[in-house]
This record gives sequence, C-alpha cells and structure tokens, in this order.
Amino acid sequence: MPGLTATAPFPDDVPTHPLFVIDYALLIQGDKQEIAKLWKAGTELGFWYLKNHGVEREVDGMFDMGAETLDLPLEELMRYEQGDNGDSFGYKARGTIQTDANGTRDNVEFLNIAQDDVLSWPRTTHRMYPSTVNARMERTIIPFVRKSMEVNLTFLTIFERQLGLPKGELSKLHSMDEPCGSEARCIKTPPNQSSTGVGAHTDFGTITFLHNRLGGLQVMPPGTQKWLYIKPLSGYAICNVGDALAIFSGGILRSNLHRVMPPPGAQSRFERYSIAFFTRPRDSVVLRALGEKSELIAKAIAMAPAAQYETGTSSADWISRRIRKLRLKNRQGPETWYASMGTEHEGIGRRGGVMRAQAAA
Ligand SMILES: O=C(O)CCC(=O)C(=O)O
Ligand SMILES: [Fe+2]
Repeated sequence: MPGLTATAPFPDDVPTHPLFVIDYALLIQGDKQEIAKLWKAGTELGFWYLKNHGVEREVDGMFDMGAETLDLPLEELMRYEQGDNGDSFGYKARGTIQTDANGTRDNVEFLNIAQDDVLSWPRTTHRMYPSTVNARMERTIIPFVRKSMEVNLTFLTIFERQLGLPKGELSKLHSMDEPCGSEARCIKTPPNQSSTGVGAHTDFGTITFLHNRLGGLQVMPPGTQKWLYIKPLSGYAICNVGDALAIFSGGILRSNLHRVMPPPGAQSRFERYSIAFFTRPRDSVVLRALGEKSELIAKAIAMAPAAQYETGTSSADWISRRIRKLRLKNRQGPETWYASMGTEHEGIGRRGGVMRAQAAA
C-alpha cells in the first residue's frame, strides 16, 4: 500500500507532541466528556487524533487513487496544473512553491480534488481531472468526500454549541448553495529528502481531516519556537482547526502552525503519501468573528486589538491570495512568503491564548 510500511516504524527516540485522542463514536452519541476533550483540543493546540471515524476503507482507497494518479507521466499531469493565479484545484507540480522566506523550492507534488466537482459528478463544477481520478470517482472519491464532510460537520456542530452560537450558525456558512473551496488532497514526497516538504503554515479553511502513515508532520506548540513531530497512529486520523474557524470564533479555537518535514529515521527512505480533506466556507463568506451571535466570541473580540478579526476578505479571496503568494513565479521577496502564511495567523494565536487563559482562570 502506498505510504504504508511495516518495516520502518516511527522511531522511538524522536521527540513528538502528544495529542488528545477523540473517539468519534462517543462524539456522535453526545458523550459530554468526549465533547469536553474535543473543546480542550480545539482551543489549546487546535490538533487532535480521531479514532472510530468509520472512513478507514475509503482512506485506503484514496491512498491508492493518489498513487495511481501521481505516478502518471508528468506530461499528462501538467495538463491539470493549478497554475499561478491562485487556483487550488488540480495538480500542483514539484518545485512550484516556496517553503520559507528565502524562497526555497518545495519537493512535493499534490493533487487537489474539489468537493463541488465530486458532488456534481459526472457534471463538472470547477474543472476536469486525470483519468485515474475519474475511474475512482464512484468507488472511492465520492464515498470518501461524503463521509469526510459528515465528520467535519459533526465537529462544526459541536463547536457551534460550545461557542454559544445559535444552532446552524457555523454550518450554514458551509451550505452547498454556492461553490466553496473545500477539497480532497493527496500529497507525495520523494524518498531520501533533507529539506522541508510543506513549509510552515496554518490551514486556510475551517477543519482539516488528515491521514498519515509515515511521520513528517510537525507542529510548533504555542509559546515555543520548537518543531515537534506528530506520530501517525494506525487507523487514527489527525484533525485540526484552520484559519476560517479561528477567525469565526474570535481566536477561541486555534489554528496552529505546522509543516511537513522528511519522515524521521529509517522512514525517510520511503516515499511519503498523505491524504487530507479540507472543509472551507462558501466562497462569498466574509472571514470575520461572529461576535454579534455569541457572547463568548464578543468577549474575545473585545479583548483583541480593534477590528482584528475583520479581515474584509471572502473565503475565496483568502485562499486565492495565499496560494498565489506561495507560487514561486509570483515571488518578489520575503514579503511574498509572509503574505502566503496569512500575516494574521500569529496574532490570532496570541489573542486566542489570552482568551483561553481567561476562560481557564
Ligand atoms: O502531509 C501532511 O501530513 C500535512 C499536509 C498539510 O499540512 C497540508 O496539506 O495542509
Ligand atoms: Fe496543513
């Protein structure tokens, strides 16, 4: 299976960052303790493991689909390249984006499949995909996307309640009556690399549902300047909060910095694949804190510098700007890299920290 190796386990002597393990089966039963744990995970680091999510078989299919597709001849894949205009969907070739402020070239390639194209299949909403994607649409991709949407919607519904928002307030920002940037992704990193795969970033959207077999993902824990690996656990997904949700919540939920480095130890000899599903708001939704809908969020905003969460930017523009600034073709210096990171993310993290400290006191 692509990206899976029993012969090179994650090494014991590499420092890792622990995550809360959330049991999806308990979440959907409304288990209070599990919901409290999810809240702690979402507000402290913004990352957690998820077990019993029921998407295991579809995820295996996605790893196969990703390998089938990213093994196609480059010439074929290039017909689907995302380009330099800030579009996300399609193929992203190796060496097209920067991984740091020096403009270091990336070494990963990936494939992004729009949720909208999957749901409208066989009708095209945004774009066309390679034949290997089409061939697995019904068997693998549609079930994967539908189930992943359901998982992320479960988180949204819980966070909505915990944030004191009216029922449906967050989920309606993701309703399907207009296009959105949500997408499924497969990333492939070649073996024996020494440089960064995916540079430090926060995710653009609401919630990410990620599946790793080899190590490589790292987080920078709040208040530190240190990177720590997240150890992949068999059958467990890794979930995290993105910028949109951090902003909607006035920084109460945390969108944490992370990156992808070469897998540690003996794992580095293997090709690395990962599968992600990104839930993102509808295109026209403006990213701003929902203070008028929740007292808790209003308090968070009151403590933040004025208009801190008024980005004045739609979800579509937010995503497009960040992708555009990542592409090396658009680089004009270190500022381009900082703009790709979302200049706002640092502030969001800090303000969230203040809120959390107050809530705990
Ligand atoms: O490959 C991974 O483990 C994480 C990838 C990631 O952070 C991303 O695509 O946003
Ligand atoms: Fe990410």
